[in-house]
Amino acid sequence: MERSNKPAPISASGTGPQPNVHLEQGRAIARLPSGDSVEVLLYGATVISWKSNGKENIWVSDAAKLDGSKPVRGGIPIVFPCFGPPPKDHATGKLPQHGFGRNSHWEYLGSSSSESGALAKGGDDSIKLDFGLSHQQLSEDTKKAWPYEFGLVYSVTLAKDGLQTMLNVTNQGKEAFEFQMLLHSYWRVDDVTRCTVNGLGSATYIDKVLDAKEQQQSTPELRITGEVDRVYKSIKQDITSIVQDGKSRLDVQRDRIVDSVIWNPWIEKAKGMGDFEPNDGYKNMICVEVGAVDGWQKLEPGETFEGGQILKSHL
Ligand SMILES: O=P(O)(O)OC[C@H]1O[C@@H](O)[C@H](O)[C@@H](O)[C@@H]1O
Repeated sequence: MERSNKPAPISASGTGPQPNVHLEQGRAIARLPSGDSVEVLLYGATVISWKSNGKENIWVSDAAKLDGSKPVRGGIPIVFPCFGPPPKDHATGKLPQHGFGRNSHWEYLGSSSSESGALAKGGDDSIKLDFGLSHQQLSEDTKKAWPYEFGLVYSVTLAKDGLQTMLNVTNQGKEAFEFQMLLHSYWRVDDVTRCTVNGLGSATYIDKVLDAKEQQQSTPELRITGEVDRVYKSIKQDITSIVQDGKSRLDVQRDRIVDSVIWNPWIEKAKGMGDFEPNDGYKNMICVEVGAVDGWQKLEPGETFEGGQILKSHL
């Protein structure tokens, strides 16, 4: 029997508010029904904002260039295929510090409700944005400096309970290559002097502030009271946390990678960087970077590497 005021059908799923993605000013912006959001600049596939409960997790310098003229000072720049100044006698030797990942134009490959990855529950709980970069997209000069046929896919998954950023590297060529990778994440804190970085265990680290001497972490907590530039190797614990005033602020979980760099430029180095503003911005940031930077990862033709981070904010 036909009724004039027939009730609307109830569908099993997908009727509630959905995550949405839009592209604007060279960036992809995704938002969950909860209001949590993430913003990724196509230049460098740099995450420049991640808000949970309306609050920003990420530090970006007030003087950061977002126009593609230089790597972003802040956010999560992607370091690939070399970390720091490359050794002159290595195949990456002609590349700039931290390689070309952070200053190349990546392609937006699209979004999906995540069906894989640690944060993925499918449906409207999470959304995954994919970005791609390959040999063909590089400038002629960069292709000459590092002539390998590689393919990168960077996946950024925003979920109610966190953010996951994963880098997938494939050797698409006929020759093996070696690389390093690092997600150079700048985290926003109220006051770095009230923070500790926990979970580095008794790992060994190269202290770049102390003539690159190898040291061993002797305390369970690292307190930031001056310039810090340390490369921790093969950390046993999966999670490194930023703790502020004794309360967890952010948990950084390494996923399939075991190294981390902890960096804060402090007063003089911050003043020396033209794109670091305000000058005392070093008080409001700490870099906890995850990567594979101890030695080199080798990929034979057709092989793939994947590594990244799962982030849980306590804001
Ligand atoms: O100024 P850049 O190239 O962005 O590098 C910033 C810092 O990046 C860190 O990862 C390095 O350990 C530091 O040595 C370096 O100073």
